[in-house]
Amino acid sequence: MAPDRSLQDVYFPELRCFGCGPANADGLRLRSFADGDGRAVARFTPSPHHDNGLGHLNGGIIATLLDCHSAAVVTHEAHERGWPPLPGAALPYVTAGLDVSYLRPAPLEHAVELSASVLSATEAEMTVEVVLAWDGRDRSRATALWKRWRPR
Ligand SMILES: CC(C)(COP(=O)(O)OP(=O)(O)OC[C@H]1O[C@@H](n2cnc3c(N)ncnc32)[C@H](O)[C@@H]1OP(=O)(O)O)[C@@H](O)C(=O)NCCC(=O)NCCSC(=O)Cc1ccccc1
Repeated sequence: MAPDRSLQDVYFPELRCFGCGPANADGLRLRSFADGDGRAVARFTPSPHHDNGLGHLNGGIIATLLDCHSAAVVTHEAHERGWPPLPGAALPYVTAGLDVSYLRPAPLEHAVELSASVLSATEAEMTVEVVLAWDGRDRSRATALWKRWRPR
């Protein structure tokens, strides 16, 4: 995989997801990369309008970043294991749960770093640990539950 191609560009270039869809010009357009060691990593530069009203990054934006970065690692894991999207689906899995802890304020003026890894995986569901950090400290952390998406 070419290093300049994000996991989003590889697996769902036409997706219009607000957080990570390459095709949503008004979205956050998160770009995640496989680090070759089973993790996905990303850097995200906040915009001033992502303010939470206290001069820090809004909690909903943080949750979206954690959700969407975990999507990247889940989609990559699914591809590696031979669990592609089912016929008619753009994605192989969908978020079924997201348990977020806001540990410290996250900055608005600096890029933040995301890291995610799959804790457990069956074809039915996966569990992911995902962290948002800045300046060497975890700012937010989440456990995400992903379930197989079956179009109906
Ligand atoms: C305040 C608390 C929740 C609890 O902390 P405590 O029980 O008091 O524990 P403790 O004192 O141990 O501090 C823990 C760590 O936190 C740091 N710190 C604390 N205060 C400050 C400060 N003022 N400035 C800078 N840092 C501060 C503190 O230095 C320490 O870090 P350290 O170990 O030294 O490196 C803290 O965990 C936190 O800020 N989390 C992030 C919350 C967050 O970003 N939420 C989402 C956005 S809100 C939203 O979007 C929703 C909304 C919008 C509009 C309207 C309404 C809602």
